[in-house]
Amino acid sequence: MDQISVLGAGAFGTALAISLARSGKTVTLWARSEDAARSMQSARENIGRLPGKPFPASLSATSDLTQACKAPILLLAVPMQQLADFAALNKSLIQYKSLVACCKGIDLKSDRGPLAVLEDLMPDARVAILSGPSFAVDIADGLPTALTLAARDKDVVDMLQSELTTDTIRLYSSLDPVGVEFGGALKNVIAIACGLAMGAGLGESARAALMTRGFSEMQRLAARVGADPATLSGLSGFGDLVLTCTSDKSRNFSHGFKLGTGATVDPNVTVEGVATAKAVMHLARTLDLDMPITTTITQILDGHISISEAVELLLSRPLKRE
Ligand SMILES: NC(=O)C1=CN([C@@H]2O[C@H](COP(=O)(O)OP(=O)(O)OC[C@H]3O[C@@H](n4cnc5c(N)ncnc54)[C@H](O)[C@@H]3O)[C@@H](O)[C@H]2O)C=CC1
Ligand SMILES: O=C(CO)COP(=O)(O)O
Repeated sequence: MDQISVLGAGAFGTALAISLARSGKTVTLWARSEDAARSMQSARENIGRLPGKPFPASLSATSDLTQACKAPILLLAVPMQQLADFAALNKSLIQYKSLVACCKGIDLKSDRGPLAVLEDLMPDARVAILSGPSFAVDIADGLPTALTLAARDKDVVDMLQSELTTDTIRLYSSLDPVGVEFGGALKNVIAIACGLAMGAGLGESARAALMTRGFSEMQRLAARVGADPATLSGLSGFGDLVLTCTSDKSRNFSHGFKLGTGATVDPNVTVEGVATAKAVMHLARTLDLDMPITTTITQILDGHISISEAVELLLSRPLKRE
């Protein structure tokens, strides 16, 4: 199977398409905008989302979804809150394909992760999730990257692992898609928290505390929704938490950082952790789980409390065992 299509021509979809094409696959990158597809085809780069990263010859861009969906493997790289509508709208084109969700987050309408959203809509589809520490620019630059690919079905994950591994992306397989999707989603909330702390000048010790106690929240919630807690210690969990909480290349970290300094944020930037924090709050309430960092971040993002009030709240919690 040498043909793969990537649906969604943002930074991540474009980077994956470049890496796969560079490794010998014939790749179609689908953009919903005709102008964007035409511009990518003629400029041989995605000037809007990933400038300066040239397309290999075997990568073509199109806005024709029917044509893109002829490939047997489809990577879905639209943002999390768009995934359910996108999949429902285009179900007839995608339902009999191997689908790989590439987004990170929890759907606000259903409190479900990307793989579960696809499974709900298409119970018979072969679905997988790709997640882990990787910035689109690093992938496009051909820097070495390790990611986790997860599905419930061993045959599906084995086939996709071999089809999607590239010269620079090393894929580990997992049969715990719930752990992988929750690891990738929850780390973004903690990255916003770390950005806020660093922007507000709370210091690196505070960031380390937020990462560690945030990781504990991630593990608790993931376990309650059926994940193997060990999965959270892997690339799509601990690995991505480290990357996203410590790099200003991360949009989630930068979003928090800007809020921490009092700067304004650009509403057009994809910051998955904002909606995911709200979805996590619904889940935590439903499951009666204590998630103090996520709760506090949601209150700050909603403008209900200031950062100094948040610090006071977190430090005055009853003392407990680690
Ligand atoms: N940028 C990165 O370094 C990484 C991103 N991701 C994940 O990939 C997902 C996508 O992120 P990016 O590509 O970075 O975002 P982006 O903001 O660069 O691009 C999003 C793209 O999705 C398109 N889009 C939005 N709604 C759509 C719809 N209904 N139908 C079709 N296309 C639609 C937009 O036109 C845009 O091209 C996110 O969940 C993110 O967490 C994962 C790993 C790395
Ligand atoms: O998921 C990512 C890195 O693994 C990208 O992080 P941001 O969405 O915060 O930029």
